[in-house]
Amino acid sequence: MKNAFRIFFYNGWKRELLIIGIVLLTGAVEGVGIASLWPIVSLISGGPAETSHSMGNAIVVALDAIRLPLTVEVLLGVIVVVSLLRFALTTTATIFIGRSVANIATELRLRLIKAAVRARWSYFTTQPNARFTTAIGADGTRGSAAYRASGSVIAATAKAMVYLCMAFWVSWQFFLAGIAVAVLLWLGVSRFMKMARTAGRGKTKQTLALNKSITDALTNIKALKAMNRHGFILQSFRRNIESLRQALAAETYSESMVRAIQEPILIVFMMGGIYVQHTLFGMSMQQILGSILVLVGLAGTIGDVRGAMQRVMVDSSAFWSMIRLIEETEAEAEAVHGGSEPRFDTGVRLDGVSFGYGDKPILTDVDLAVPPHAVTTVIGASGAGKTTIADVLVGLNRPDKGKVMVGDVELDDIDTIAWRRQLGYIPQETVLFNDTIANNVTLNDETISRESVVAALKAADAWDFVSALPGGIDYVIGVRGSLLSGGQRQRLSIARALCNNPQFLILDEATSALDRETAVEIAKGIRKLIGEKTILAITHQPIWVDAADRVYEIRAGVVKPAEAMASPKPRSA
Ligand SMILES: Nc1ncnc2c1ncn2[C@@H]1O[C@H](COP(=O)(O)OP(=O)(O)OP(=O)(O)O)[C@@H](O)[C@H]1O
Repeated sequence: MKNAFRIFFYNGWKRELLIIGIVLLTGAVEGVGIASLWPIVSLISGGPAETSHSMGNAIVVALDAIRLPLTVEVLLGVIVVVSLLRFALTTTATIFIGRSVANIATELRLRLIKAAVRARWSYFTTQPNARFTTAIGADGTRGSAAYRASGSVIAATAKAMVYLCMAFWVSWQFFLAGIAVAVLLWLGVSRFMKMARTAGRGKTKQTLALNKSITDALTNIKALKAMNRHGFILQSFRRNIESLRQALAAETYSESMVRAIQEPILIVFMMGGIYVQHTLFGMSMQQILGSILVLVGLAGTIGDVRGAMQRVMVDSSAFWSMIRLIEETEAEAEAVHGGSEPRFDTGVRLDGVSFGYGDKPILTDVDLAVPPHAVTTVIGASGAGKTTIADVLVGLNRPDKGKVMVGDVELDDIDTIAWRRQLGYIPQETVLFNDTIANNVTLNDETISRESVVAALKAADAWDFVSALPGGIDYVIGVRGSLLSGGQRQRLSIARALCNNPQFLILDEATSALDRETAVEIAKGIRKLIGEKTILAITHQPIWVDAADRVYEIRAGVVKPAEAMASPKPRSA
């Protein structure tokens, strides 16, 4: 119950309280309908409208006060009006609940997407993508189902309270009988409730595990197929799917049992109630009928509470899993510093920068200057820390010690958004979308014209192959660009970095997948841009040493001008 409250009021309380108010009113209106039955039964059996029953008499008094005649027709009319009113109230509550359910699903998804966009980059290096896709997809849908079920739990509980009040109005013995029905129904299904909760948790865990495996497998499908290793993956899928099957079976079983168990309990109580009222208390059939109606209504609403509670048990783990991920991702928000505009007049520098991943030092006291309008190249062995230098310059990693200077201003004092808008960054791994060439180059930035796309493709030496494709820049390049060659993908990545006319261009092994001639052409093309741009190339390739105005080498975390290192200059290819 506490869980249902926490979920229902998670996003606010105003609309939620209104819904509960409407449900309480619906219960009261239902009570008027039930109370009207007493005088009707009395009139039909030839007696007066006034009954020995206080609930029935309340209707008689109310009708008298508004000067309506106490006839069967009027009383039947009251019941019709009451059910219309009940219909109107139920519809209103349903509309409110529907809107709240849609709102919560949308708000949580948007909150997660916003948090993910704002999170610092290093957070994603430890997070499987499937955590986000599962949260946005399955958990979002199940979370909103949990919210809806929580609303039903609270609404049905409120209605059960109204019925208990009615039971008390009938008699205190009857009230106690009502409580006994509630307790029995509660206890009768508690085992299945626990089963529902375990099944729900299993479903949440296994859905995520399955999504993780399938995402990883599909990302690596080429290598898996080429070496015939997909058999192992199938095995692990089978285990996940079997666990998911067991969770789903337990969920369905518990759901059916929660429903089924109500009926025998209710029948036993109704029959027992009729017997006790008739034989021990000598109540008339009219009184017995009225009491039974209240009891049936009470048992029905308690059944509704348990049914909805069962759904909360099944789906709440998905709701809380999504909330946990949102809060965790929000806590990882990237610190956005400063408001100064970046200026490149005196280039970009690392001043005494040290950086490590955890306890592992990567850069030690690094001084490195990237002068304006020149090509600076950083070379070094694999794993030496070249990409780490680029990540520190971009601000994806913050130095543990020392400063990143953009012109004369520290990077921490510069508007991060403005800084990154000035960057053209070609990462080592080309990441392309299953979309058109144009959208891959512009990254869906509609302010970039088609002419600029073509110009960027030409500068990246990609226009020849793009113009030969069906549809040209509107050609869809397949999943992760799989319809293109590795070198073609790399050239699109270069065009992407060039198309928004960046001031500072960072190339991280940008031409590693290209043949020497093409790479040389691109290096020459990029050198032509130095009149307007500052360029940093990180590479194993000697062509970038040849194209550079300044070369640094990194070794064991220490960065020095290449000629100062006691190693031979890399041989030109
Ligand atoms: N996110 C990370 N968390 C922990 N360690 C990392 C992370 N990224 C890189 N490393 C480690 O930091 C070291 C430097 O990595 P970096 O990518 O900067 O090397 P690199 O010189 O660019 O190598 P390569 O030429 O092979 O691309 C490596 O030992 C790598 O294992």
